[in-house]
Amino acid sequence: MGDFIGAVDQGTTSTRFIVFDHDGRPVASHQLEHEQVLPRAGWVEHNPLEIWDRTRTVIGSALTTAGLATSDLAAIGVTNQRETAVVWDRRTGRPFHNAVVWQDTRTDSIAKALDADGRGDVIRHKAGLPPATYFSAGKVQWLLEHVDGLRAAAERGDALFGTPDTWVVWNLTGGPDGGIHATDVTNASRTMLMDLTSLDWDDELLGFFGIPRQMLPSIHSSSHRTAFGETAGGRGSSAVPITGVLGDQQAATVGQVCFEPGEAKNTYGTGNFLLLNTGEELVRSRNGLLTTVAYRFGDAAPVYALEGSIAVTGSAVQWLRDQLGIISGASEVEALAASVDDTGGVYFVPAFSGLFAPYWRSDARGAIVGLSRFNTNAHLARATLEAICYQSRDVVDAMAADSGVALTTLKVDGGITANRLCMQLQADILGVPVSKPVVPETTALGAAYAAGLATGYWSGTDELRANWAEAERWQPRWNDAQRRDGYAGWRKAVERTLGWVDVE
Ligand SMILES: Nc1ncnc2c1ncn2[C@@H]1O[C@H](COP(=O)(O)OP(=O)(O)O)[C@@H](O)[C@H]1O
Ligand SMILES: O=P(O)(O)OC[C@H](O)CO
Repeated sequence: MGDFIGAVDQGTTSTRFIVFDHDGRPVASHQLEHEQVLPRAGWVEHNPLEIWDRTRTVIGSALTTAGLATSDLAAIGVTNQRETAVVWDRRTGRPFHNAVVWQDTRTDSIAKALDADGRGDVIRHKAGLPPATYFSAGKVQWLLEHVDGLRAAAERGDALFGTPDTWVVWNLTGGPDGGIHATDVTNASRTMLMDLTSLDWDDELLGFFGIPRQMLPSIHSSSHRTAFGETAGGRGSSAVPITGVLGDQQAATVGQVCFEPGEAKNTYGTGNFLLLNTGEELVRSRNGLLTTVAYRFGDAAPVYALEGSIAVTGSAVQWLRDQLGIISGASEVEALAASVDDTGGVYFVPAFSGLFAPYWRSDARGAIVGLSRFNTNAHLARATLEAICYQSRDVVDAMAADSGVALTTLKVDGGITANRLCMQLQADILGVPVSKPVVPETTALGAAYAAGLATGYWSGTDELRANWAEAERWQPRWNDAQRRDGYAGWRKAVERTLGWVDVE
């Protein structure tokens, strides 16, 4: 058996491959960005062939740079941006269209119609999700309706659908030459097509969107010895079993070892995703959160989570960089924001894709409010960091209301946690300490853990828990009045963004 476990993390902005040792420490990694295709306002696409190319490249370069070979890997895990819909031809491997990304809002009217005729409540009950542009099913319906020849190909069984895990696994296992068409319960739970209790595709839900069942991958546990096959190998590389597959936010939950009910983590990337482990109990939210599968290891019972998904956090920082040009790299936002003591009364609500949890308002659009002539770029930069933290506060409050348990510490990870000012603001705005682990790559680590558990590389969750260690902790510094007044201003700002666009 190889000495290491590899993990592909196919994210919204980039694809990484990280190799971990038995202590859960990274020993090799490589990361490459891919293009964000923005054809119209509200549309976000990725080129699936570019994603597959990046995946192959990062695996090869991470191994080569560290002097490792595929034979050094005991197994590979795959984790991914969730919900994003890829549809391709099983005979050629050619995508029928660019991938329609989770942030894309072109399915506004499809989502809205679901609540007009009662289908929305069935989806809420069976899939645990509110009707929204975010999830895959509406995206597949849109593709079936807009891409010439796709419906006929789907009915013939020639068109395959998958979230990026499925696309990557199919290609890794041989593509048109016998590639395995599979997904796991966590990814399937984000499509609006899987019943959370049967853990199978549901015919009534498929019927709501007119999706032929033969397009869909088979659903398996997140950690499985055989279901996802092995890499095709060839050209000097040996075949490696793929034994872990799970959505990136669920993977981070595993990487942060949130294995007990009541344990939660918040990942700060393109968006923010806070997941609370609710154990084997399926908890339905009354406060705008999602019910989702956290993970399922082998034949054990599935573990569920409540999730607060926030669409725009790190991508608001990218917007300051790419669209406004007030910083030239994401890391510069910290110094700019730190050059002022506060936001000078400014609030920025980055509702670029409407608002996700806990509001679920696709008619919201972004706003900067409270401006006076006094304000500068620095205030806007600081308001952007505060917006990341206020949106997380919205979700933490909803979780406390749903679970009756108030958070005592928030475990964090993801790219933005490199920003110490932002993490301090998060502790201030929540009023609880914020804790970051030694290995910040928790998403890839979680996929590696799922893969390694399946093969016996790790013996069980106790062994994984022992690998977790805190690197840094931020204590709240604001007083209660600051926290209360600051949050009241945020809620007022959010109100201003609602109902901004008409959804037909
Ligand atoms: N120092 C920083 N301060 C604030 N935001 C940052 C910083 N560094 C990276 N980011 C943001 O974090 C995001 C990247 O984080 P990452 O965890 O790699 O995201 P993803 O997995 O969604 O691709 C980008 O949106 C970027 O703008
Ligand atoms: O790729 P990330 O880290 O932005 O995560 C995206 C989420 O999976 C979307 O639900």
